[in-house]
Amino acid sequence: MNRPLFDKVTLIGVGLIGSSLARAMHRHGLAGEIAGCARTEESCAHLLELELCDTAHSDPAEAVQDADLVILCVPVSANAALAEAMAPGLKRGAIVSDVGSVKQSVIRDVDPFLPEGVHFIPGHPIAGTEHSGPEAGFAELFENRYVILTPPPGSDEEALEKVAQLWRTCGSTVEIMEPGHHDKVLAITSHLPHLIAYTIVGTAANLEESERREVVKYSASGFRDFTRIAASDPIMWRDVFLNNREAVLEMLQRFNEDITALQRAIRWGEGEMLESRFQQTREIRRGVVELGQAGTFDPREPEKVKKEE
Ligand SMILES: NC(=O)c1ccc[n+]([C@@H]2O[C@H](COP(=O)([O-])OP(=O)(O)OC[C@H]3O[C@@H](n4cnc5c(N)ncnc54)[C@H](O)[C@@H]3O)[C@@H](O)[C@H]2O)c1
Ligand SMILES: O=C(O)C(=O)C[C@]1(C(=O)O)C=C[C@@H](O)C=C1
Repeated sequence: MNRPLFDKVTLIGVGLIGSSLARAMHRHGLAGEIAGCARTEESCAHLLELELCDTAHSDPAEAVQDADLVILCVPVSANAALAEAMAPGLKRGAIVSDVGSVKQSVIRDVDPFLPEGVHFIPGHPIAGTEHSGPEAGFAELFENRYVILTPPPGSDEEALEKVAQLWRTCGSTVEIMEPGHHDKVLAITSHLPHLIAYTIVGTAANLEESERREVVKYSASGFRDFTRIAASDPIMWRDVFLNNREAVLEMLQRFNEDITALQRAIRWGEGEMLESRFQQTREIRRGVVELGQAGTFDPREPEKVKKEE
């Protein structure tokens, strides 16, 4: 049997993404040993019960002892305090990475605490669900998905390649991106859609009682897709918006201008304008589905991509 890519990997935070990584690393034999870090003794015991980790620790510095790779898998506002707490336990040559949905803030928050000789390779798997916690993860989550790595200039090539190799073995396609660019792209493709979903479901919830009952009753249509997204973890998403403020506000400004244009077209009965906009977006959807293999395939709904093609 081949030697694992890493002798010891520590996951700081073992929720949806951390537990999916633990399951994928087990499946592909990527780590000789997996340590988990959770906030309470009770959560540590739960991780061991679920057989996600070999050891579980509530002290971050203890959790990272002897680790070759440490991956922060917590809501992004928690990164700074955890980086500070784990720093004394990191060994020279260790690689620190993360899975956070925002990349500039993690560099701002984590890098200053890392000791000399520790390599930092931030990352973001573009894969997730509306569920959270260690039970919600599954080994196939990263298959046929992109993972964006945002290594700082001058990063250690070997460390970068090892992190990329980890994700490729989990079934992902790895892309390298500048962190500011990542945050802008994700602001429009992920963060704004979540904000819109939270808003529309909230607006529906504020309707008169009788209308609200009908929203629930007839939500087998488009609205249902919004409710899935709007069920996403409140803490994770609070942190995304607080940490990618500028890019989200910029995209929101553009969105507001575009929705105002559509509002005008509806008011003035400008059918051609509406039709041409909807035609354009339909073509974009078809392009997304064609690009499919790394992005729209959902292992839980294997038929979906085929049906849409
Ligand atoms: N959910 C998604 O769709 C998705 C996709 C890609 C990336 N991400 C990113 O992954 C990260 C984790 O998200 P998730 O979906 O796994 O969330 P999650 O809520 O399922 O898991 C986060 C885990 O971190 C733990 N945690 C929080 N603070 C901690 C602390 N101080 N010490 C130790 N553990 C702590 C929580 O108890 C929880 O178990 C976030 O940064 C998020 O932006 C999420
Ligand atoms: O499919 C979902 O539930 C997701 O929202 C996943 C999703 C996304 O927006 O695509 C959410 C946040 C991430 O940082 C990456 C992926």
